[in-house]
Amino acid sequence: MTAVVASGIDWTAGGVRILDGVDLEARAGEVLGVLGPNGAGKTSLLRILAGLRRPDRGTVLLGGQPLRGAARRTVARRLAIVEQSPEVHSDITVDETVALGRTPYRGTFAPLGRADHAAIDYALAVTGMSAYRDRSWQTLSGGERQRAQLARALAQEPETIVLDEPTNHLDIRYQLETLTLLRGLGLTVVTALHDLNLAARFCDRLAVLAQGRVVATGAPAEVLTATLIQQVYAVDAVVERSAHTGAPSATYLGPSSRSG
Ligand SMILES: Nc1ncnc2c1ncn2[C@@H]1O[C@H](COP(=O)(O)OP(=O)(O)OP(=O)(O)O)[C@@H](O)[C@H]1O
Repeated sequence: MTAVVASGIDWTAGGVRILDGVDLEARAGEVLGVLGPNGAGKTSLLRILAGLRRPDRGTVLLGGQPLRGAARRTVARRLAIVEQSPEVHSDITVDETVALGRTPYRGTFAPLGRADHAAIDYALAVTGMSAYRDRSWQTLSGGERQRAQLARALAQEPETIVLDEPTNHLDIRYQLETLTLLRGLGLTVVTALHDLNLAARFCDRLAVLAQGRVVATGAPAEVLTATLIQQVYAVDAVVERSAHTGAPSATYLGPSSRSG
């Protein structure tokens, strides 16, 4: 079964067409990387996939059901999003932040139940955040905030998780741990990534956005080519298959003289 299918998505903001006829498909259980330069429309698309923004045209199906018209709570039990700079009330603790992930399962004033505590403990443990549970959000580093947000999303026990640059602010060890964790969850993962080599290594398939359009989709070895990097990023690169990981790996030579 296909988990998330976006078809013919248009979105305009400030009189500018930001997304233009975008088709995107994430199959159940796969990790789909969404790549593209700054301003290509990745965040806009992810917010539409998560139902946080309505497209002007086009549809999003989640497990075959249209997102439009679905109850927020129903969607939140199936899909969680980790945004780049989420607004968090600065007085709350990590524990309370992660507990927000349980909102779709609870009555408004109901106390946390056994299943809630188990989900929160699990989410804190797998993200390496158990030792931070009593810390105030305000005192966290950028990387710790990123991991706490991932824990909040995992506590939501979704089938699909949508992430906007989840490795932002993370040191290389946590980048590798986070992507390894995402791969191992068995969930459908749609993630924006800037690091092409990490994307090629950890994603089953890649979709590349440029100026609001999908310009390439496929397996990393099909998508990550020197020609694509030149055309989309205006950067000269050499792409080789890594002898160590087997994934395509780009070495950037410099900004291209033929600007894109
Ligand atoms: N509400 C808005 N009003 C006007 N323009 C917007 C709005 N939201 C996004 N944009 C513009 O749409 C374009 C795409 O933005 P978006 O954040 O989706 O790109 P992105 O690919 O995620 O970029 P980045 O890699 O820099 O995070 C940008 O030019 C941005 O300025």
